[in-house]
Amino acid sequence: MRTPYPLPRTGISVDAHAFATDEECALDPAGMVPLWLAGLHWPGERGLSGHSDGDVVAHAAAEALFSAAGCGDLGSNFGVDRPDMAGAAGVRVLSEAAEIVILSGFDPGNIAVQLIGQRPRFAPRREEAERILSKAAGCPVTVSATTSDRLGFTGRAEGLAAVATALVVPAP
Ligand SMILES: Nc1ccn([C@@H]2O[C@H](COP(=O)(O)O)[C@@H](O)[C@H]2O)c(=O)n1
Ligand SMILES: C[C@@]1(CO)OP(=O)(O)OP(=O)(O)OC[C@H]1O
Repeated sequence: MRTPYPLPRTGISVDAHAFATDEECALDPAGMVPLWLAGLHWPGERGLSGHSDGDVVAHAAAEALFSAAGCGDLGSNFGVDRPDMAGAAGVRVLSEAAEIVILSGFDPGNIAVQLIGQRPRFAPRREEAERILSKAAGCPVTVSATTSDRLGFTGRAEGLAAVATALVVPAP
């Protein structure tokens, strides 16, 4: 369905990944699965399970772009059946998502993401994360964080979640 005149379009996404188990960490050459979150490596923090690097912030940002442009979702664009996506970096997922959205006739306007989790403490690295994600997406990406007050799976530190919204505009 088309609007009679071009409108910006909003999108939404939620992503969640469990922290890697002790068994998964034991298999890693470093003895611990590294945490990649919001495009950044977090030394000393336990990583996330997933087919890719499990970067919930980058994934939610990418899928919000797909949602806004009507390009399906993360799974329909980057399925776990794709061997080349095994261990894929979140910034790669986000930059490829932005390319797909542009090819479909939309320009990314902005993306807002909120990380939900007890740790890592995100705020001290917010600007660094926003810089790298904005570069990957080709539009401003802002990231906030909340703990969920120790409630739920994020509160029990079983994993991390992120929710994102995005705005895209029809290319002129
Ligand atoms: N992983 C996190 C979670 C939160 N923050 C910062 O703390 C502030 C207060 O957290 P609440 O759970 O009480 O909302 C929040 O606004 C963030 O600035 C963080 O840095 N990392
Ligand atoms: C990114 C993909 C593909 O490698 O793998 P996961 O790391 O499992 O991440 P998820 O957020 O579940 O999205 C599905 C897949 O598209």
